[in-house]
Amino acid sequence: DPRTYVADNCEDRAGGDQCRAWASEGECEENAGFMLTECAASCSACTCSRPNQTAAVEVGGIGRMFERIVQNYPQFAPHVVSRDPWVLVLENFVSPAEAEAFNAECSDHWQTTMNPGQPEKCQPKSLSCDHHVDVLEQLPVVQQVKRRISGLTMTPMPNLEKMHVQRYEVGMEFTAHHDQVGRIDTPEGMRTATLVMYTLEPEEGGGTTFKDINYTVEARLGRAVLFANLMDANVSLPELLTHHEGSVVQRGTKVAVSQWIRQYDWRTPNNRFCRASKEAAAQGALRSFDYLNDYLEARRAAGLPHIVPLSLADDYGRVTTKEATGHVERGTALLERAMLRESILPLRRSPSQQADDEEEESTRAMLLEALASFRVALSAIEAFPKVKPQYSEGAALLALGDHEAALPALRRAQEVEGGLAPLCIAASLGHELVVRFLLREGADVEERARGLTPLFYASLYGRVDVARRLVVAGAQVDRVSEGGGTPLQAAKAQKHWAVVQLLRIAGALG
Ligand SMILES: O=C(O)CCC(=O)C(=O)O
Ligand SMILES: [Fe+2]
Repeated sequence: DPRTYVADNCEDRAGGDQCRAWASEGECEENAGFMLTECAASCSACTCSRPNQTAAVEVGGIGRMFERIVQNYPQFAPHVVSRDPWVLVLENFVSPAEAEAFNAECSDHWQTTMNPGQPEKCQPKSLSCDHHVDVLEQLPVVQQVKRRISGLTMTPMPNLEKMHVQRYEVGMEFTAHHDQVGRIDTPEGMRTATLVMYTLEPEEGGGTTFKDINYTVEARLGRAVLFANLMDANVSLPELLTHHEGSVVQRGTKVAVSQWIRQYDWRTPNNRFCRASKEAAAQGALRSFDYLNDYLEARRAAGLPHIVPLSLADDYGRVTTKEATGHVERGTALLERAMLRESILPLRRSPSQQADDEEEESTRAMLLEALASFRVALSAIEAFPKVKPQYSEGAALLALGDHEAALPALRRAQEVEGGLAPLCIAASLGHELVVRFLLREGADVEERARGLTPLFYASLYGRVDVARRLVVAGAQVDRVSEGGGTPLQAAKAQKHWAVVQLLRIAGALG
């Protein structure tokens, strides 16, 4: 039952008897901060229920909500940027006095934040007022703006999350992401829409860019942009075409206030430190990528034009690779190029112009394959925490199957001190085709990377086809790697039995 969510390992950390006693004395309410984490079970904080059973929007409700705003709010001069997906700009949504109230209230409370998935060393960041958010929420002026949003979207007040205020100085940005962090199986459900208001206008740059619809909302004082986070045709899926980014501020300072809106009451479970919701959000971490298949299916089922959410690749690249340096952009660019090469990009066509089903099907299959390979490449890159950007480029090319381009890229990488031999990278990643290609190009079958042979890598990662290829090419099965033992030992340790068998047949001892 999605209305009740039970947390795993939820217990009375402070001890059952003690917790029950405190709970019976009303401490769960009196001393919630301590009790709801230390005596979660006795305070019934392990089971979170949905206090309000009515979803803010049903199927078709997203479109109806936006159309109603366009009709009923001429005072905000609504400008429809896009209907698929829904993106709507509203002028003078916050008054200059309200805007100033946000800025002034946060003025002593700015804290550095990092972009999603980006480590300290990566510069791009903004300043947020998050740790001051509870005080902010209580301000009459903030309540007033929230009520306006509640009325505008016809969403109950408790469904509105706490407001998120962010300041961007020159050079700062909010990199590509999707706002859908919710899950359908939590009490608060998914995020239906986001409203971003600009309370301080930069002199240049800093707009909110929606790449998939090729549109930037300039950050004008008082202006707001409202966009859908759920698919109108299937409100249990995110609207993947609203990936967006807060573009780099070129001159001046920008302050943006985000209001994320939920399907159900967010405030109650959140005030109760609803552990289950947090848990689901933490492990759930369903990324936009995880919905791609279902999203494309749902578009097809709803008779919508076949459009691929390309900026999802930026998002995915950033949140998964721990070292968000140039290689992510490079990987994304490569992915896009590969898609272009396969004619996957020019998809924004009217239904009548659309290719026939068969062609569309194969286009889609190719895209998914390209994206899947990209994903494989990224996880492979992640598997080498110390891998340098140069290798990532090569790895991405390998994964994309661009063997011709991969070779020079990998050779370049190898020139860098401590470079990994291309054959070792390909062997680790299990790219049998690339291994064949490299061997044909004269790669040394024993060339080591970090003291380990290509066959050792293939064995370690259980790449049986690659291992077979290397053995056929003359790799010595019993070569001892520096500090790593033999390929057979590696395969055994990792329980890659098919590789173990292959190596034994090839004469490996042990
Ligand atoms: O600052 C912006 O333009 C966008 C902010 C945003 O995307 C967010 O807060 O989720
Ligand atoms: Fe956002």
